Amino acid sequence: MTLRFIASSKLPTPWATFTMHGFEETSSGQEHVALTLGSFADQQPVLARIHSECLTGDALFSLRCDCGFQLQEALKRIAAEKRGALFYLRQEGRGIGLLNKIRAYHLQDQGADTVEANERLGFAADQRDYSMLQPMLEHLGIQSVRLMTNNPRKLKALEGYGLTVADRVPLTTGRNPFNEDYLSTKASKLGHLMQATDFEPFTPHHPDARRQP
Ligand SMILES: Nc1nc2c(ncn2[C@@H]2O[C@H](COP(=O)(O)OP(=O)(O)OP(=O)(O)O)[C@@H](O)[C@H]2O)c(=O)[nH]1
Ligand SMILES: [Zn+2]
Repeated sequence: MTLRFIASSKLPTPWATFTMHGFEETSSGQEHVALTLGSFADQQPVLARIHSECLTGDALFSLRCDCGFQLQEALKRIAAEKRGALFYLRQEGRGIGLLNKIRAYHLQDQGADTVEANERLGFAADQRDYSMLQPMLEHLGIQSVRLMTNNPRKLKALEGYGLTVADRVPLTTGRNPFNEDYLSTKASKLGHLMQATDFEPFTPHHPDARRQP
């Protein structure tokens, strides 16, 4: 995939001031962002997160998934190391888009799991394409990563582009009464490398939290 670097700026967050790099896919105009901290000149493996857009979890505080929790945790860990990179990829809903994700949530409200819902809508369980990462990593001078993920597909994708995944760092945060089934389905049907016992218990401030299955 060809991607154009557009501009960089500072991005202060509660944990650190990152540098934000904006990119545009030349064929589709799709926009992606990377947040970086520190220097990568020494070529040592970079603590990295590949985060797929989830408007509901990342911006609207949804408890249906673990995305918002993972996003915060990844930025906190990068800040603690004073070095790292977060790639915020605009592949909402595992690549089906926001409105189709809402359609999929509607089916899940009626009992389908996250994979069945995608399939009933005529989509694959996971439609994501990670090829924009190759030019983004090259632009930033990153060749080797310690990747914060539970998703083996991300490891395979990076290795397929000739990058080194020096380590996988589990990211098990945000399990709550509303996303238990979703996380179980990710482990059983999508191959995510995690178990319920890996997660810290967490009860959100929600009046129905204790009544959820
Ligand atoms: N189609 C669909 N997409 C979802 C659903 N829940 C979350 N997503 C999207 O899934 C993506 C996040 O994927 P996850 O499978 O949670 O996690 P991951 O990024 O593959 O793996 P980790 O690196 O371990 O977090 C985001 O793009 C979300 O918008 C859902 O029920 N249906
Ligand atoms: Zn999400």
